[in-house]
Amino acid sequence: MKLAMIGFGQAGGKILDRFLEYDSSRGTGIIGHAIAVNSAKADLMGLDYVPNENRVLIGQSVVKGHGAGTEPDLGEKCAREDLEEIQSAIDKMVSSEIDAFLIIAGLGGGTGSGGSPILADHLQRLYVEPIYGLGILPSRDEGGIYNRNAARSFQSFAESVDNLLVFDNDAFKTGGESIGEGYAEINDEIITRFGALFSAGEVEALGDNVAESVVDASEIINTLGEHGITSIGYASEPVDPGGGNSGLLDRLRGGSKDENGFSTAGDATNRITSLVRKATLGKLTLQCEVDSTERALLLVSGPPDALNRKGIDKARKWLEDQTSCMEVRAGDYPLPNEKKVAAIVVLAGVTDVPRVKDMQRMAIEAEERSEELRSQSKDNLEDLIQYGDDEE
Ligand SMILES: Nc1nc2c(ncn2[C@@H]2O[C@H](COP(=O)(O)OP(=O)(O)OP(=O)(O)O)[C@@H](O)[C@H]2O)c(=O)[nH]1
Repeated sequence: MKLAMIGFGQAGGKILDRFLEYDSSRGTGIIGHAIAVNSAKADLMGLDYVPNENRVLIGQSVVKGHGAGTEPDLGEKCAREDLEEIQSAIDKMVSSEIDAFLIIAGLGGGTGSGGSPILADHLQRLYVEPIYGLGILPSRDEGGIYNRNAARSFQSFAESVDNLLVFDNDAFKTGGESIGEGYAEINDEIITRFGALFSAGEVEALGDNVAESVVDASEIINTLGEHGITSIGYASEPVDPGGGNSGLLDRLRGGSKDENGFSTAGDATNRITSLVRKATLGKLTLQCEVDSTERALLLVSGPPDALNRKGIDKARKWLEDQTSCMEVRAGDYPLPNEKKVAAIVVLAGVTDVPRVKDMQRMAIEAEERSEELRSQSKDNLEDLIQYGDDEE
């Protein structure tokens, strides 16, 4: 699937940069056009892969290149003021090559959080291609203001895009290291999941290795639909076509190798079904009740001998049961030199998402608390500056 990607704000820009690195190192061809938009000049300068001419500084007259300071209203203002600048950068793309737009943003800050829904609305008016969002939720311990920003942006972003794909930093946070290192690891997780999904739809990269049942861009677009929230599950397992993988686990699975050391069909089927279970029941990009899914897509990638239709059919039936939805698409994506088999499960249109309710509760508490503090500090300030009336 070929995307016009727009990284909005600091997190959006960094993740876009990582997508570009992934795309060029693997030759997947998923990025048709890439633009970074920010109100902070330093963040734009820190990017490595986004071409200089596609870095758009917005809101200079509002925030003078210093960023929106975690204030989404300012992010929104910057975006409105410079929509034409952003559009000029988008105009450089060959729009006939693009299947969809993807706007990437951290929802807890100011620029991406406030600006992304404005840009999505604008693109909806101009283009027939679907406009998707990739929204990054802050972790719980970032505190009230980030969760309040995210709760507001989550609503307006979800309303303005065709589908909001969500990644929750909270579910993937790593302990111990510096924030920068932690984000680098989290960003790898993001790229692994979403990169694998979008590359699957980019069938030209397959060359002669035609998949048994191809998942193309239109399958992804139909799964994502025209409104809703999406969570993604992922699981992978290393395979060694050279024959070094015939350990205990393989034997227990009842699998075996042929004379060339390749997995036999039974082995491949079991591996696929167990990976799909792990992907669905393990850590999702947004933890949700799987049976609240409206549409699902299942994709299995790996070396051709490790993929088979029986495994995918079995896994698809299992996923239909779990999600209780009839619209479950499935396909494979052969990668001849790949050393792992991976299952990606797309749960689109999910509605039972406790993490979102939790974020909204934190947001309401933060708003009430800041209202209380505002009125308290107003009274306290009056007490402090009042002069000469004390004895009256
Ligand atoms: N996954 C991930 N999340 C990040 C990263 N950097 C920041 N975030 C998240 O994004 C939120 C803040 O968004 P930023 O993108 O830094 O903010 P911004 O849009 O640039 O807005 P301002 O800085 O207020 O102008 C934080 O609360 C984090 O949750 C990153 O590299 N990866």
